[in-house]
Amino acid sequence: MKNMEKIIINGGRRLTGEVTITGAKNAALGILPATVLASDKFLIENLPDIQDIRNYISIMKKLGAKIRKTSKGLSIDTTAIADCTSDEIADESTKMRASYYLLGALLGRNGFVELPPPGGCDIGARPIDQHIKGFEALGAKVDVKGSIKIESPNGLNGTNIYMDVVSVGATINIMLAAVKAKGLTVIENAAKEPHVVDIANFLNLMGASVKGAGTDVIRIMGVEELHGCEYSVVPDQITAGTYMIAAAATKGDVLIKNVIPPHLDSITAKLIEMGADVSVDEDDNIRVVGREYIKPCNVKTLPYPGFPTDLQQPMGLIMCLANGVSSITESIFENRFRYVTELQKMGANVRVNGNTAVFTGPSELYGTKIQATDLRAGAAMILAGLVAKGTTEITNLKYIDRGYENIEENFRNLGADIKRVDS
Ligand SMILES: CC(=O)N[C@H]1[C@@H](OP(=O)(O)OP(=O)(O)OC[C@H]2O[C@@H](n3ccc(=O)[nH]c3=O)[C@H](O)[C@@H]2O)O[C@H](CO)[C@@H](O)[C@@H]1O
Ligand SMILES: C=C(OP(=O)(O)O)C(=O)O
Repeated sequence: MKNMEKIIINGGRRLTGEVTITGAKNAALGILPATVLASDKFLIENLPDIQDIRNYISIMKKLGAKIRKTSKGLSIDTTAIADCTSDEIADESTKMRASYYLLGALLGRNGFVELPPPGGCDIGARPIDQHIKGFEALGAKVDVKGSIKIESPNGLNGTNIYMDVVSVGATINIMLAAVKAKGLTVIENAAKEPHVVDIANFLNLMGASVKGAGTDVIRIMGVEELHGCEYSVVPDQITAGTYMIAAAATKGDVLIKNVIPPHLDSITAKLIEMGADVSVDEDDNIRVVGREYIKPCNVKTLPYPGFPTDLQQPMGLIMCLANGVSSITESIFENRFRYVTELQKMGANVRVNGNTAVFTGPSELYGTKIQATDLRAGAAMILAGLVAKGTTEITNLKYIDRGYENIEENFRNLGADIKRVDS
């Protein structure tokens, strides 16, 4: 993507038709580093074609992995993984959060790792103290001075780790480090997101013994060797939820394919509360039919199975259109309301007070120049452009491109007037 690209939307069209969801970004970003735990060959299917994955592939190549696209998926050979300096991969690592999974994975493989601090969207302080606490509990020595350096020359030893906060990243990172540790590791107060389960399933297919993923206690019995496998990444519930909200917000009728409906229960419940029809067909596709009259509702973001923080921004957009007062309480990240300023430029009546945003609707939104302030804010801006009167111009597309494959094409296929131009 070039820096000066922008998305232009002429709003006001009902979305109708079908969209097929790709593999989950946040699962794929754990699966790629997990492959370094073996010296073997893998075939990973259903990877999303997004910037974060392209970045990860670039890091893995610098580490020595042989990677090639095939008609079935991505073929990865980790036989020749070597060390590389933190500087060599700094550019890619600092552009995304999930580079931190190489801490657990390379520690598990080599007993040593040094990486730059992770990047990712600027949505809060995002400390990694729980990751470090986990590595130290397993017996590693951690040194954070600029880069993050972790050593365990005598291997890692399984233990009990109680997480002080429910953290997706720390849960996955500790799983990655613990699969080859000696003995049993128990993670208590673990995150239960579908991508945690997907990565555990992947590790088990590699020969690991991970039990309880999807509950808040995960038990990992260390094994000596792991091996390659073929795997298909779970569908992305955040992308699916984004299209569900888009269908309801444009009062459209959209069939969303390649989803796991129970992963979408929290968003389905809220859209039904707002008056949309949401149904699941015999092939497990979800159909969302939006209604003219949108009812207000209240949402609090929570760890899974609660309402995901990654969908609160698209949810904020539909709340602008609801007839009455709606609210969102963001309980995971302290800086996830920056998109509100952009919605206000379009005419939205929104007030933010601490970690709660109050939307008084219905607001008529008007197209104007807005920017993506982070990844999910970017998705909300596209949805805002789809419902606004007139023309919306969105800049800062690098965020959107981190996580959504073919987003303009998908919306165009659903009837939207949307294009990307190089200004
Ligand atoms: C690459 C990836 O998968 N990113 C997702 C991951 O981010 P990420 O892994 O950063 O999110 P976490 O689940 O770790 O964060 C949850 C909360 O715990 C706090 N915390 C986390 C770790 C730690 O060591 N100490 C600590 O205090 C965070 O500041 C936050 O308040 O989960 C988030 C919550 O579902 C999602 O929004 C992100 O899309
Ligand atoms: C916040 C997100 O990503 P990251 O953790 O990679 O910044 C996200 O996917 O919404």
